[in-house]
Amino acid sequence: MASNFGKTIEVSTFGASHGYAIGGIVEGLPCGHTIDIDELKAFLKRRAPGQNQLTTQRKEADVPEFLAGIVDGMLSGSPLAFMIRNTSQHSSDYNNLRDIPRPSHADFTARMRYGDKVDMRGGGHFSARLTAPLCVAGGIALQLLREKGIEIHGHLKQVGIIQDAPIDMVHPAMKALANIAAEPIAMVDPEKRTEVENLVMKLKKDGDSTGGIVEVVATGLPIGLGNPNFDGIENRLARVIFGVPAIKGVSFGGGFDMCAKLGSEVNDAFTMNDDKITTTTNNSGGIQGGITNGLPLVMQVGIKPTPSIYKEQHSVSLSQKEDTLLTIQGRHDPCVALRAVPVIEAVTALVILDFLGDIDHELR
Ligand SMILES: Cc1cc2nc3c(=O)[nH]c(=O)nc-3n(C[C@H](O)[C@H](O)[C@H](O)COP(=O)(O)O)c2cc1C
Ligand SMILES: C=C(O[C@@H]1CC(C(=O)O)=C[C@@H](OP(=O)(O)O)[C@H]1O)C(=O)O
Repeated sequence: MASNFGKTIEVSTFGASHGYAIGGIVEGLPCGHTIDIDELKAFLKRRAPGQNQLTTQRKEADVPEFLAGIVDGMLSGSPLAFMIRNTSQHSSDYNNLRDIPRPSHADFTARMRYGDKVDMRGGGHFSARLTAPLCVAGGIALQLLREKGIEIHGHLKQVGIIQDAPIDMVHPAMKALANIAAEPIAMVDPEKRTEVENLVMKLKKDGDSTGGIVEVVATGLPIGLGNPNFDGIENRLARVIFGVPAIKGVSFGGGFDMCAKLGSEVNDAFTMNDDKITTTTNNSGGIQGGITNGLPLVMQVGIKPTPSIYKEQHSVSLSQKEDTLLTIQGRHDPCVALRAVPVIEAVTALVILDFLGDIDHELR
């Protein structure tokens, strides 16, 4: 189960949801940068399970223990290694799933791929628990990028059919996005936050789940970052984003909405702004030909409804080879999109930092 990505910033994650610990190794980080550990902890708290009634009730502190690569809060240049202990596993909740796979989780495919001995308690290595190490690495990347004038913020564009206020893709209100980061429902429109809260509480009561769309914006990117064809900004972002569980789609700028429109409606016209070349619209999401054009990078990530729902579902017994009904236990998110916002920010930061390493010798 290889779990790594990155060329100049190489990230790997390890562990399982109900194992002793999860963690990660990050190679290629620059030497001598001080990391604000309190800020990193606050970032991790945005993703951590059990923070409020709207998420899984499994409570984990998610405080990383740094084993190497950081001395007195400063990156030492050697590989960064860290772990997060698991403290609240209820593994017996998963006993019946050894024989009866949950619809739309990885129970069935993991067994077909790795056999009966695979550890799928809590989703094992496939679990979203593995997004905690991604947030440790990405939280550090976000701080390093900010030193270079690059800001990355996300929001919940949609939960179920409830949509947040649209963002301006040319001049995004980054402060407004930063201000909602600590909200349990990261929407700019407070009325929509209330609607989502009511929806999620109802789903929780009904034992059901829903999906959503996370939208992330990155500003301050230099023009000319990326590559054509198979190694562009979209390519590397998509590869890593699809490593986050429950992601079913990635789009950029005008995305799929653009596909039914005319070129004359959606082409981003060039214009001079003082001595800078810019565009009047940003349907390209800041990327053309796999390369940044200096406009904000805007990306939407489609997230499916949580597969583990408490309603009775149809499945099969793997041992008996017959249809059966399944009722699950465990502590699950009624809508995983709520906790996915910092994860997508983290992954975006890691991929951008990786690209900066192509042109920035300090990062090599
Ligand atoms: C932040 C986050 C939290 C998640 N929480 C749960 C959960 O509580 N229960 C669950 O069944 N799936 C949860 N998932 C999704 C599953 O891990 C995922 O659907 C499963 O591993 C199968 O992978 P796939 O959906 O990418 O095919 C979560 C995903 C994310 C990103
Ligand atoms: C523990 C986390 O989320 C877990 C992600 C998850 C899944 O299937 O992805 C299933 C649940 O696991 P368990 O039933 O073992 O509690 C969530 O709680 C976390 O995000 O840290």
